[in-house]
Amino acid sequence: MSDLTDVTAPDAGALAEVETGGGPLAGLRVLVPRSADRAGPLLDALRRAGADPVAAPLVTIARPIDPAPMDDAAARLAAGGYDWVAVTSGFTVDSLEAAALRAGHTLADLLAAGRLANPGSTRVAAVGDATAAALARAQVPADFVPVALQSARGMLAEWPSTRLGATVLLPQSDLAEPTLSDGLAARGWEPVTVVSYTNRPAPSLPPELVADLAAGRVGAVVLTSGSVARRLVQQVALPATTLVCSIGPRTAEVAADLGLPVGVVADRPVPDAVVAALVAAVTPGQPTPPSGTGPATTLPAATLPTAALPTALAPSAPPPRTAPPPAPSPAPRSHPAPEPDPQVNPVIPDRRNRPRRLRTTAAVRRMVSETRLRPADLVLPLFIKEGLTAPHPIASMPGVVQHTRASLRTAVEQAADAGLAGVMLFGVPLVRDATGTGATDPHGILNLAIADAVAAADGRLVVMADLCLDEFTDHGHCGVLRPGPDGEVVVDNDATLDRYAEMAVVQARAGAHLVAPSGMMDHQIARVRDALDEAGFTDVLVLAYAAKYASAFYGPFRDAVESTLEGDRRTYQMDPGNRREAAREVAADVAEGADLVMVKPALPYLDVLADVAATSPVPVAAYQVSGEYAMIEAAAANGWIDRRRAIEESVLSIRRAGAELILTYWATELAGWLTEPTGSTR
Ligand SMILES: NCc1[nH]cc(CCC(=O)O)c1CC(=O)O
Repeated sequence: MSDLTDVTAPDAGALAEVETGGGPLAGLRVLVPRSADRAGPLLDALRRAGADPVAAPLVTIARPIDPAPMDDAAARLAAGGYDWVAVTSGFTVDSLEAAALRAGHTLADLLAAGRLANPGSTRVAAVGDATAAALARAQVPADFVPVALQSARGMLAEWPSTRLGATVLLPQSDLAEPTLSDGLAARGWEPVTVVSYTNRPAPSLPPELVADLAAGRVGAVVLTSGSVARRLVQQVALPATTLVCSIGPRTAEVAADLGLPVGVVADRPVPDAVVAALVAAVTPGQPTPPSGTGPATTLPAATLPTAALPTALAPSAPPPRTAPPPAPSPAPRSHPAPEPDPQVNPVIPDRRNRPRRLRTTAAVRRMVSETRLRPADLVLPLFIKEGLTAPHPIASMPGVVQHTRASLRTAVEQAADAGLAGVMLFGVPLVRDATGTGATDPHGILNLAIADAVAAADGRLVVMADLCLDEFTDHGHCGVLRPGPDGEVVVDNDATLDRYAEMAVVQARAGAHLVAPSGMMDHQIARVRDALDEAGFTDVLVLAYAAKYASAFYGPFRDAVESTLEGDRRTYQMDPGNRREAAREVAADVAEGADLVMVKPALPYLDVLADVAATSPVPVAAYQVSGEYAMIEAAAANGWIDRRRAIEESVLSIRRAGAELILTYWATELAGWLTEPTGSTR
């Protein structure tokens, strides 16, 4: 699959520049398994290095026997029917272009039509730089190209974040291995494979070439795919002295399985990397380059065919290569050279490529940091308890208190001074009943606190109110109850919606800028939106707790609100194992008019958060909940972790996963660190 198909563009002009004679590969005869018209750039690169390449095709590439599947794929592409198209070779670019032309378009127009029909769809992935270049020649920019390893495996390793159920068109060779398609499917994508070209054994190699290969008169052989390796071993038994160069690790594995030991693997499937690999392998005395600095992987010394060099020379090759000097005795090693692990990417990257350069100083790190946090990304949750005369500490949340009305105003002012986006208010009433009457009492504690907070904020931040009944009901559930068929207790979805609708209007009348339904009732967003609109509060925002899981991490919060809940909330909050379901909840809430959606808890659900962030059309919030807070505080109090660094890293990670807004009990303190002149958080 990682195939020099990637270098097929014939580039006739370059031939003129070619020197022969000198160069690091002087005199080395190299079999290039391609017809001369398909191998142009590799032949040129080899000649420039002094080699004497011999082009002979081992497989021929042909159109698919049945063009209909490609035509169907093209039609669906034009309709925006694929989220991605993954292009794994230059041949596939040709095949896509041909299918587009059969439909009367260029490939670029076809893809543009797809994106227009379905915004966000029809993104293009290329397996490597050369395929991306082939796409670019067709006026198609690649949206994604793997960096580390340019092969099916590398593509999979770096494939953009998972989106459940999203489709990927995979036009590929009839012999393509299922690596990419299986790997994408395992990650929740829907790959659609279509044969874009076929690989057929080429006619036998000319007898003279077979004789030269068998006698070791061809010093090196380039393998561009597993099928090339297979066809080669069918026709000739290479002597152990012939240097076999693979364009990628997967082809090397196939060759090894065929009994063809590969001496060197190019770090990229492009001509320059093949030449660099050959140079590294034939340069006398050059030991296996230390990890991270070599241009290519040279395999263990025993298989390095440096001894083969004299026979590698064509007898007439000018100028004759002198025998290599004896290799310097290797430095004593304390450990034997490690065996290459076939499971591990054996590529040693180019020595010019040093990622650590971007980490050398704090100033450089700051310059290139990908994730930045601002106070305006943070929301502070606050608890207000009815009848308190002094703030009351919450044992399981050290540093967090239940506020009095006065201390709440101060906390809101501090939050505004710190530049926070907002505060989220939770009320703790003195009296609770079956339907949570306190929630809809204009003089209930939460509604009084909303008015206080709005006054204290003075327009400098968004005052948000938790819209849920659990703090107000005597049973502690988020809704009202009815008996079920077997006498069990059921949280009544639709009766609860009536309560939420009323509560939303009361909160809006108290001045809330935003209400946040957190009860996970079906249709709660639609109902709340309609109630607000009917009461004239069309500008009050709705933040939907869209993907809220039935989590053990809410434990300390239940202390904070003195929850009376017995049992659990598993009939309305989500099952922690469910990821796909989050997409459904988010889609429903967005359709019902949510202005923002939330994932909760945060750190244990970063995968869900990343999914939602990748697809949500509205801003995404995440709630770093009480248990997440308590864990870090407890570990820090024991001296087990660095409190500030753990706080910064945890919130930064939530931001990195895609949250635009983060609810965290550390919001004010963290905002202070963020605005320190030399703050350690980037
Ligand atoms: N009103 C429900 C609500 N809103 C926020 C939290 C938890 C927040 C936290 O744990 O920090 C809860 C508790 C629950 O669903 O059981």
